[in-house]
Amino acid sequence: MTQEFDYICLGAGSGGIASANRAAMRGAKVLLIEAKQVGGTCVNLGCVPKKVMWYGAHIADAMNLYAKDYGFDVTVNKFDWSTLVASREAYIGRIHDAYGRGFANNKVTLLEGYGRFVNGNTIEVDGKHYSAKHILIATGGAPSFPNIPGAEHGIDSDGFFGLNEQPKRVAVVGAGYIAVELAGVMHALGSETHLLVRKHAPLRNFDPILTDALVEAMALDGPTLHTHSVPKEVLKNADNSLTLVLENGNSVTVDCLIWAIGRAPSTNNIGLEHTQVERDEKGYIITDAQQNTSAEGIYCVGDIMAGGVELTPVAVKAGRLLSERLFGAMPDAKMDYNLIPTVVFSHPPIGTMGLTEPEAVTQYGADKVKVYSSTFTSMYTAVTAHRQACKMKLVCAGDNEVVVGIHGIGFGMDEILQGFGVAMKMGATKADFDSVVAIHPTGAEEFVTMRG
Ligand SMILES: Cc1cc2nc3c(=O)[nH]c(=O)nc-3n(C[C@H](O)[C@H](O)[C@H](O)COP(=O)(O)OP(=O)(O)OC[C@H]3O[C@@H](n4cnc5c(N)ncnc54)[C@H](O)[C@@H]3O)c2cc1C
Ligand SMILES: NC(=O)c1ccc[n+]([C@@H]2O[C@H](COP(=O)([O-])OP(=O)(O)OC[C@H]3O[C@@H](n4cnc5c(N)ncnc54)[C@H](O)[C@@H]3O)[C@@H](O)[C@H]2O)c1
Repeated sequence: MTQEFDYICLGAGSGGIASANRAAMRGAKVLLIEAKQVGGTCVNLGCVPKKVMWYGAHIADAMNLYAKDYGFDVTVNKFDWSTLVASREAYIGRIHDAYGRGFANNKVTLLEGYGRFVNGNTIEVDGKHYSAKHILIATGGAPSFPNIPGAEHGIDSDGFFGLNEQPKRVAVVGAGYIAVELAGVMHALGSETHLLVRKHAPLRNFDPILTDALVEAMALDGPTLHTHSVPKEVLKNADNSLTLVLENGNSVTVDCLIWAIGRAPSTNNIGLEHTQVERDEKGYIITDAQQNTSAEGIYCVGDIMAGGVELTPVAVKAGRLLSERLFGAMPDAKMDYNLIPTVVFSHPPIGTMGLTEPEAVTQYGADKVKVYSSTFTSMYTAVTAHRQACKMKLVCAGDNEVVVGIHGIGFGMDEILQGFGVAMKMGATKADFDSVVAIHPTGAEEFVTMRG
């Protein structure tokens, strides 16, 4: 017996949930299949628990670094990691409940189990078959482990969210979003934290103003940054501590080692060999501009998409637009992967969108690129002994100075970027930015008052 649906979404993460709900709102009979936890990476092991930990770190910074000069005589008797984890998980539980209510309202059928293709329009879960004319693959990714002796003694970002106790000493290996965010959180919450990167800096592909400012902030405040540090092996010691030995002969001994060296797409074990779906050499699924895979009636969104952008709102938007195209009144709907704003929840936070200065110079030529920048001390910290820099940059191109890149690091950048993103998507020029009256006193006002 095969159960028939109009649309099956494999994976109930950011992309799958968004697409399933939108298709059902447009009248489709939808089956959503999830192997682990509804909400996927973002809700359970990514954005949401990470941001809660970041807010926890924010409170720690407020008390430890800033409260005194604002006149508060704060004595912190203890920080209870397990209370923070319990609050975080209770919040995630409430998000799960809200998803359940949404599925019920929209009449999406949720099936718990691991799905595999048995042919181009049928998925098998626990021996039962489910068919649809349209199937979305949104199975997301999983953290990678390095192939060195002793690597198994470390944990990954999933393991980080499973920690019931705060490690006293922690090493985070990696130079991307996850490494920077987790190291910053652990450091602010009081663990002795080491961040190890293979080259000269973390986030080295970001605009240099951001990379340099982050390195400066780490030199001033921590965590301890180890550059040119390539892991060689991990030794487990008699007291259960771990020694990470590096290729350069150095080593660091910690209680917890976190690998944050990238992620791989979960596309190996889902029966793609029974379909015509093509993948690239790393396992990412190849799609056209409308999320069609090479197999008719099979689509893909989110972290498993070749050439995609691994962010929740990208998966959500692509999933919704796909459903509008398949089941709504938007036959030409497609996701625009250009100019996607993004924030790194570092200390201080980074906001960035568009071209870096080097990218703009390569694309337009140095004589066509004009850069505006600003450095100041955030007002929140300026009245304290612990001053923290804000750095911002606008990268403009062409004679009319279209803003092609916007970059900032500093207090509030995480909330500042979104609105400027609208302006950039509309093709705003430097003159358009300047035409707006500044909001004072804020950090954001710098973006509309920069002089060459
Ligand atoms: C630590 C961390 C922090 C992050 N922080 C942010 C952030 O702040 N902002 C941001 O925008 N993005 C962030 N991301 C990225 C974001 O989480 C992902 O881009 C997003 O979750 C991708 O959505 P997706 O739908 O492609 O996959 P996922 O959300 O990973 O969902 C895939 C789902 O498919 C399920 N699945 C897999 N195989 C099967 C199968 N065979 N059968 C049934 N179900 C299956 C999985 O269990 C999972 O639930 C973060 C990621 C991590 C790891
Ligand atoms: N704030 C956010 O929006 C946010 C937060 C977390 C993750 N994300 C998304 O998730 C994606 C994955 O993040 P990520 O940090 O896992 O990946 P990443 O690709 O951003 O970074 C991985 C880093 O690990 C380094 N690396 C690779 N192999 C290594 C090795 N063997 N030893 C040491 N270092 C090694 C790489 O040089 C790279 O800098 C990001 O690209 C981002 O799109 C977003």
